[in-house]
Amino acid sequence: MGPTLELERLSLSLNRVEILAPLSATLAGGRLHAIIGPNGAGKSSLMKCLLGLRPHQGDIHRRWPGRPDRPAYVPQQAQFEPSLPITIEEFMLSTLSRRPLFGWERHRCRARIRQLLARVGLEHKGQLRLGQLSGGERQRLLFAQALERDSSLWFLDEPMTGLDQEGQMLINREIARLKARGCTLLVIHHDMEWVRRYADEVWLIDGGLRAHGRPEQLLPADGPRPLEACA
Ligand SMILES: Nc1ncnc2c1ncn2[C@@H]1O[C@H](COP(=O)(O)OP(=O)(O)OP(=O)(O)O)[C@@H](O)[C@H]1O
Repeated sequence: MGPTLELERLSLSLNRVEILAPLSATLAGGRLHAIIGPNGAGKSSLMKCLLGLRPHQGDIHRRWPGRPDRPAYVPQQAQFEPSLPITIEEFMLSTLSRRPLFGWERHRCRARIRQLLARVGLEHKGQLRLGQLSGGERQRLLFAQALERDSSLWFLDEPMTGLDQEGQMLINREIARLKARGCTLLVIHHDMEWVRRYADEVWLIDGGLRAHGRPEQLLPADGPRPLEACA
């Protein structure tokens, strides 16, 4: 089961500009929380605060039911230096181990990497260089890299960006598996149909937490758009 995160008056200012007004909320263990809101609303910034990548104010209390593990994070955009002369397999190997691997250890890791790549439909791309991947393939690779962590806490920033139908289906299948395993998930998404279908809880962010609740409360199929509803 994934951890519970309690945010207590969490806020963020960058260059004296308030990006997020103080917000208090709970990211419940084992549930999928969707973050919605307009462009520039502060959704990615909030996620980065929770990951410790932004210098926020306020507190985050983490309660792990078991041993804490490192969160898995799929950022919004894959940024790879196109001229990097490493293959997809070598890239994945470097995420699996910080030291060079030899012999049976290398063989075992390669087998694991092939499995991970197959789960995102990249099984035939292992020998390509990073810079040769398309946008959607880069997105799939980021997901495979996150899967390697086997974490119980997941942060996904628009994970479907640039994915074709098959890619979306594969990633949705993985997200459903993570949910079934009891992971805690925070997913930024702009597709309200997806949010209605997969989210347990929705947070509407726009310079702070504007509303939160179950998808059927916040996003009724024929109701007003979420921002209008809480205006
Ligand atoms: N260093 C900075 N100084 C001032 N403002 C910044 C800085 N970095 C980001 N911002 C602003 O913070 C706001 C929130 O950005 P963020 O990336 O969190 O938005 P978002 O809700 O994820 O948007 P999108 O849906 O477009 O991805 C934006 O208006 C952005 O311009």
